[in-house]
Amino acid sequence: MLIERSIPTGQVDVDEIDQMRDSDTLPDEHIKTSGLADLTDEWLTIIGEDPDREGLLKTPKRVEKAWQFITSGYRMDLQEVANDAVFAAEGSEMVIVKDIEFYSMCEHHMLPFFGRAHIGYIPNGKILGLSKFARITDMFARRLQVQERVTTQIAEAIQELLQPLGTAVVLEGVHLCMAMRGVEKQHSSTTTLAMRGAFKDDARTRAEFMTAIRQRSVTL
Ligand SMILES: Nc1nc2c(ncn2[C@@H]2O[C@H](COP(=O)(O)OP(=O)(O)OP(=O)(O)O)[C@@H](O)[C@H]2O)c(=O)[nH]1
Ligand SMILES: [Zn+2]
Repeated sequence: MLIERSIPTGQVDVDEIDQMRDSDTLPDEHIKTSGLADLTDEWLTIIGEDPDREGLLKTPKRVEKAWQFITSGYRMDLQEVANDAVFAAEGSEMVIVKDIEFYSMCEHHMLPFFGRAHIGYIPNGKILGLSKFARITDMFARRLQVQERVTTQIAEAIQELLQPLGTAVVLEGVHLCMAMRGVEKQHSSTTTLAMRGAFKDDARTRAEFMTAIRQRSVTL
């Protein structure tokens, strides 16, 4: 199979993304290049490196592969990601999926920010397959982003898929552009929230969610 390397046009399905995760194992003939490798070659020269030295010979290709994956969210579609895993269900008790790790790239410096996402919703006749909360998080994180936008995009996506009584999304992130450069604050973290429906209107519902996400997770 040919993995398209152009960034970020076209659409990609979930299985293709899973394959991209392992794309370092794909032989180069399966890679249709996007020009990012050539740009990386130039970049290496600009920063004072020698792109022809042994350790850097394969770097442009590696960078291209890495960025294909890091920005794969642009080419994903919400309905495809959900893959019809929306099920009819009785009841309207809160569901929370927490500690979903995410990795994204800040749009200002193109440096990583990463952390954990916590998602809650109150069903209104429909529930969503649990893994899809992680897939939706990845879909919006794997782009150039600000943390606030990832947070609201996840909330809007869940609202759109399920029309629940409410959706709550909290992201806790560490930004390398604040840690390894700039203000150089290695211990600060950023929390962003998006509250919809009952989580926005009812302080007790919101408090229940906020308390639950602070409790220790079950670990295997
Ligand atoms: N709101 C928000 N800001 C972000 C995010 N990621 C990075 N930033 C900020 O984007 C801002 C860009 O500020 P500028 O002054 O244009 O850029 P800069 O001179 O590199 O800023 P410093 O990081 O302060 O050195 C910085 O304050 C970053 O901390 C994010 O996800 N959300
Ligand atoms: Zn930044």
